[in-house]
Amino acid sequence: MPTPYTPIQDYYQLRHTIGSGGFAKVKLAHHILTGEKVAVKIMDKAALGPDLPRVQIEIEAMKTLTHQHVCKLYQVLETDTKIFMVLEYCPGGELFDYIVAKDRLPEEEARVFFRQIVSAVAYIHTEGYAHRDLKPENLLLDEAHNLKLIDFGLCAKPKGGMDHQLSTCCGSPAYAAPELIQGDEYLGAEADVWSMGVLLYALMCGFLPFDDDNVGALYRKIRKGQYEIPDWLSPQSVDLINVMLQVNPKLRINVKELLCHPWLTEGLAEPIDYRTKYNNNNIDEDCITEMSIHFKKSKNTMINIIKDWKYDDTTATYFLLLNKKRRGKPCRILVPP
Ligand SMILES: O=C(Nc1ccc2c(c1)CNCC2)c1ccc(F)cc1
Repeated sequence: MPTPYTPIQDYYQLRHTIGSGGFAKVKLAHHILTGEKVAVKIMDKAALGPDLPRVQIEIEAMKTLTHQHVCKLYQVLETDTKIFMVLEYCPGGELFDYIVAKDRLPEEEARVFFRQIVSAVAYIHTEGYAHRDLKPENLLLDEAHNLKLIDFGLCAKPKGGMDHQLSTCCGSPAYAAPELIQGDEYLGAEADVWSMGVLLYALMCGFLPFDDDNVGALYRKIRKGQYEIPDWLSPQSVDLINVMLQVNPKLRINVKELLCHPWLTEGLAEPIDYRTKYNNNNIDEDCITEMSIHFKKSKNTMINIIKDWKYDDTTATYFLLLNKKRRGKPCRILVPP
């Protein structure tokens, strides 16, 4: 049975499957106009069932979030049966597999990664989002060995802002904060800090601080907040893990303090810079020129079309041309106008 026609093939050459999760399949693809590699996350609406709203939440979040350590969304396509999310290509795979392959990471390497993780989380918090499912499976390595945060399907953008209490219990138990599994109301930002503490522990130890095959026993360990401290951990890293894995969220370090913790700023002159390097308000000149020629529009018209941010092929072409330029490749569309 030939693969049924989908509009995705107008813009991308789909290649092999590079990942398949719960209700999504991820395929490598080439963007026809720019030749750039992308990851296309394909979801079947029927299979999604009650989880369909999670995809809409993820799409809206990823449209808002543009940061060097957050996986970029380029385009969204929908047919009556499927949803396609065109995402930044991350060939290094999951941080989870990287840690497993190396058993555990030396402190210096863990610090480089953790700085990227904290800057991504601090950024999404300033944008009013809590991730709520931070774990090494949701951090991918790009071709330059930098981390990209994915999977905003469980994220929350509390109506009343980041100080507004959340209540839905979600995320992976081993990384979930005590107040979250307790069923108490909790603050997304505080729960994300706990998860990052578990993440940092996993990076440097190669195993989890709280683990048990029995979920009830696991919950008891998390609520107790006691964990082993292997002898290879430095005193500074033990202190940082300790202030992040505080059972009482009010005693836990917050993200602002985290950005200037001595273990993280070791060797740096100032706190971690979490601001985005991108500015979607000033559109790149070279990209406008190339696109106005190809699409046969005036530069001004092209700028206004791009600034609609429709997450159609124009948005994808703009971001992918920008990527090419950033990687020192010519900012060119490969197809004749
Ligand atoms: O690019 C992705 N994954 C990817 C790409 C290439 C390769 C892998 C994963 C792992 N095996 C080596 C090659 C990717 C990107 C975004 C996403 F949400 C999910 C997956």
